[in-house]
Amino acid sequence: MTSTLDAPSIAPPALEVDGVSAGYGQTTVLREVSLVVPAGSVVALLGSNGAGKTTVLRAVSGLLPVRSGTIRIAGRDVTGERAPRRFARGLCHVPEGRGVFRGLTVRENLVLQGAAGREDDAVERAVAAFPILGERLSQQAGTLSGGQQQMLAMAAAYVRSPDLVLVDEASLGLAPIIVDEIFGFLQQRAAEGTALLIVDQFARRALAMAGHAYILRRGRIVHGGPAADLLNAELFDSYLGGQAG
Ligand SMILES: Nc1ncnc2c1ncn2[C@@H]1O[C@H](COP(=O)(O)OP(=O)(O)OP(=O)(O)O)[C@@H](O)[C@H]1O
Repeated sequence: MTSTLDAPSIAPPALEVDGVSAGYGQTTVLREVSLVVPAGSVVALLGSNGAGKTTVLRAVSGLLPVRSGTIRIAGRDVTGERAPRRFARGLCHVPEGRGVFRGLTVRENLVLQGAAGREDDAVERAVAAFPILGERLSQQAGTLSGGQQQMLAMAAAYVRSPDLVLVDEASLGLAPIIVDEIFGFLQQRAAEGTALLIVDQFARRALAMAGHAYILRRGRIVHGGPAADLLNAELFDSYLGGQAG
């Protein structure tokens, strides 16, 4: 006989955004946005400039309070929780513009994210992923090249082995070869089971990695479906016409 303890557990989605509205001051930017990131999966959130993609990520991580709707992380309602509490639950947000502490060294940036007593692990893991960082450990993060700063931001994000990572425009302003390296890193982490919600200007590249994709237009989700469907030329042009990559 099988007891409930023996039954296989079905993991709740890594993230559920349910009917969320949010904005800045008098302006409403997001209107009834709903999306799901299943545990261990990669989801792309795409749309034109100003559609509200960054605002969705800020609402999810608790940097912007929502006006209505619900946000659940791993099945738990976190809508009323502040950002540090959500980060403690396994969420990580790599913001547009790198998000490194520019005045600290590379080593200090990594150690800051690591668990107490395991600082060397953080540095070792980062250097294994991006060997160039090993040559720059004593350098101030603000003096790294844009690509190296993005590598540091990515490596620092993964130090605590998060369950869900929000990645905002990781490839912005970077040379294609660096973008390949950053996306290769994300792909490996995804293969290990970290859920990802990716916002990126290179729509095709994000779609190639994602299982599912949502299109945001003027603060509303206007399409959600398998990423592979959106790679189909007709759908791509109708929703993302004019977007790079
Ligand atoms: N701090 C802010 N105060 C007021 N309005 C803001 C603020 N941040 C963003 N907005 C406005 O909210 C809307 C959505 O911006 P958001 O940055 O979320 O879009 P996006 O889809 O990420 O665009 P992009 O691809 O250009 O970064 C825009 O009209 C923007 O001007």
